[in-house]
Amino acid sequence: MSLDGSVERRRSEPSSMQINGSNGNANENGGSSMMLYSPTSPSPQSQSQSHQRLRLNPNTDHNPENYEDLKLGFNPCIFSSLERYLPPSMLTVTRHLKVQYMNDILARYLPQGERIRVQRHREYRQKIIANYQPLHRELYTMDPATFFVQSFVEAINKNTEESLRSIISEPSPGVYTFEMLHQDFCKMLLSEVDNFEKWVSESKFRIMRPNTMNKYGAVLDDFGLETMLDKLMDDFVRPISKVFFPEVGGPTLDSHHGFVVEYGKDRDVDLGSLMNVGFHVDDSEVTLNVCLGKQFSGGDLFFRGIRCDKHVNTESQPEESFDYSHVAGQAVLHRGRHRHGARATRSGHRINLLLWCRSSAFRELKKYQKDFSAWCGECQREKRERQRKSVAETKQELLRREGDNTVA
Ligand SMILES: O=C(O)CCC(=O)C(=O)O
Ligand SMILES: [Fe+2]
Repeated sequence: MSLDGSVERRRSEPSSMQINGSNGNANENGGSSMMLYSPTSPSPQSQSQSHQRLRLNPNTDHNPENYEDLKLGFNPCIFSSLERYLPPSMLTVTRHLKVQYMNDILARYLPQGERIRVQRHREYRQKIIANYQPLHRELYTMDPATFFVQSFVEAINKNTEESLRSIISEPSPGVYTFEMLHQDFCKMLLSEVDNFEKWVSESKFRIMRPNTMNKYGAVLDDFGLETMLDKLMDDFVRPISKVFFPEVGGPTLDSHHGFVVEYGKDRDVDLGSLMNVGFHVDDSEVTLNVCLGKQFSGGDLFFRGIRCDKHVNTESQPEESFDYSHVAGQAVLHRGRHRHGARATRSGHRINLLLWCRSSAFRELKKYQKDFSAWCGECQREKRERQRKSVAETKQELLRREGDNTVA
């Protein structure tokens, strides 16, 4: 696989992750008790699925509950809307039971294979969370004052384009960098990841790695950090993406895949040493990549232009080449479709936090679009070429007519 822009492969997560990212999160169904349906021994709820009915017309007098605070397999708004269709006996039960009832109905709309994957992943996460003892509990709840450097918190709190621009640089088009994580937070997260890895090796628990390109690294969402990372996306990444990536769903980011990647001796050396696919696009609309440390040399990120699916393998233009050297605590924010890769970490040990942020609204709209010149470098180049040709043709036509008139 060459790293010069001639060949790229789409970087994807194991299939079980994809559901979790796009269809919501698999480990919550509202409240602390989990609904775990085993395909071989259905739960009472799933056995009764066929009896679950909805009203034909909504009960417009009913005031539905708010489900926004729950992590559900479907958008919370769907639950609020669906509640009006519940049979009268279900309107007075607890919110948790309503969620179970509606979840069962909604799950029927997922293809069977997907349903099983969601369920297995839910069980997988539940097993980890039930057995893994976190080292730093304070990491699991978002605390901006201790997680971030002050300049970052201030800019986000002001929440104006001006305040964001004052802390963010754009060293190359579409690549944004800024000081973000506090050194103490980086250290704490590194030791939490170490602790998790230690537990994995001691307990011999087989974990899923973050994606197809890394043998090392861990999915943070899988061992309890999902709620914190959701907040990170909602309150910090989305406000920035709204300003800098409006055309790729920046304002509507609604799910994430959060993980760490590790490189160095006894680890992967570079991205793709496992599958030889170092140059890639992410399965995200917007990617946040923050270096957590430790001491290392090498490991630069290289960028080669933004591309839509159709143009992902086209050549890059010289002005699209950009190299970035990681600095601990510093964030890089880019479109998932910005082709990139990481060079070998030559010495030491590098660990980065990655948050792949996705927008279901953007993905839905994309299905109906053909022209991505709002963000794809090659679509833009083709459009410019079409415009250039059309201007040249018009000029020729005008000249021809002028010539005709002169003769006459
Ligand atoms: O190693 C890095 O900094 C880049 C990682 C990356 O691109 C990814 O995980 O998607
Ligand atoms: Fe990536």
